[in-house]
Amino acid sequence: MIDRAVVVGAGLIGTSIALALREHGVRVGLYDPDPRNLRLACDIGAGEAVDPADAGPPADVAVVAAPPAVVPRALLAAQRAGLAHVYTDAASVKAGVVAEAARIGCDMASYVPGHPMGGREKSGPAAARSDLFLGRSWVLCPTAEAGAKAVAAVTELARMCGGEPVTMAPGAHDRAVALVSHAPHVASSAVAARLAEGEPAALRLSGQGVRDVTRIAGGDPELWTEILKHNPGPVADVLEAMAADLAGAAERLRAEQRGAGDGGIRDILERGRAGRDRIPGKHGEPDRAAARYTELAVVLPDEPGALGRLFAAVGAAGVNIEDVRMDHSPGQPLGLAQLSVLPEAAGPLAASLKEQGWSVHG
Ligand SMILES: NC(=O)C1=CN([C@@H]2O[C@H](COP(=O)(O)OP(=O)(O)OC[C@H]3O[C@@H](n4cnc5c(N)ncnc54)[C@H](O)[C@@H]3O)[C@@H](O)[C@H]2O)C=CC1
Ligand SMILES: O=C(O)C(=O)Cc1ccc(O)cc1
Repeated sequence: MIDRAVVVGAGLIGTSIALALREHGVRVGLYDPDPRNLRLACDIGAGEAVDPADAGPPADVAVVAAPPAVVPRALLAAQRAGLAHVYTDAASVKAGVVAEAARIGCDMASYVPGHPMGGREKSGPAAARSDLFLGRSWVLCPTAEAGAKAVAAVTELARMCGGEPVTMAPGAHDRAVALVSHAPHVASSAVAARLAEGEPAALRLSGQGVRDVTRIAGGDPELWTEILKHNPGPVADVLEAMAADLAGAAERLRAEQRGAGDGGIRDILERGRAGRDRIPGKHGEPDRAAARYTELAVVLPDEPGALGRLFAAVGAAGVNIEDVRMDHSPGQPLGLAQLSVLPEAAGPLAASLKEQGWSVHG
């Protein structure tokens, strides 16, 4: 049973873990060397600030949710301060972090390396959410020295956050995330980097497709430089294969341009669709985080105060907005506000908004 936890690093991931644990009544202590992040995380209810030098009796588990390069030292400091009986981390790369932790003398019996596969392109506690890990894999990479009780506690922590624990060796983890996370991040950046040179007239045509493909390129370049530096070989392997596909596609299009094409460009499109179909969850299983709520799409005129009027109309209907997302093309006269509400509130809210003159869908 986890009653008390300490989170070291109150950024996006640490604060999200803390918020998820708080929902289970866990008492959470927070530490971050950045006082603004620490204060914000405390203010949004993620836990109470602790001083590692004077933290009292050990908590059940401590999570080091700091950037990969500082994880081994932060872990060692946390262990020396006796913050907890069991330790884990959240770094996106595992082999180098685990090797460095062992090299500098961390206690590997109480440390179970971890990586929650939920995240977003924003940093810091302001972007944290308690449902960030709901339905996501949560990789555990216990070393041979890890104690059974430590593995059980970290497994429980992952489950309490809504994650699905998966055990892997560090090297296998790093190769897997190169394919599904790290190389896709670089590819997204490469697409987005083209946009940096695009004409404003072209960028105005941006729709949801280019937003989907470039969303993760919005991630923090400092954090991602560290992640990629810790996983260079496996990421380069995937990028080289991607580069070969892109070069092949460009060659085929040049042939079309010369009038000598054979429609071979279809090959990458077919293989791309087949690859995408292999992503679990693309066959109709609902996204568990999204499935908590029902979404209503409301047409919104692109004019000052429109969103404020919509929120006031939802307030007048007595409904709480759980989440909101804007689907909108710049320069277009209308956008769509996607309101997430509790399923039982969706019907009455749709009726009330329609009565108040809003165009509601879904
Ligand atoms: N961003 C994402 O979507 C995901 C990130 N991760 C991993 O989680 C970890 C944290 O990433 P984010 O929360 O996104 O970054 P973030 O930038 O939002 O938060 C990192 C926090 O660590 C703090 N920090 C820096 N040095 C520290 C130290 N020596 N001791 C304690 N805290 C320190 C920073 O002040 C900051 O508050 C990273 O290792 C990252 O690889 C894992 C899954 C998803
Ligand atoms: O933004 C998203 O959708 C992500 O999946 C983010 C992410 C970033 C880094 C990780 O190590 C794991 C997940």
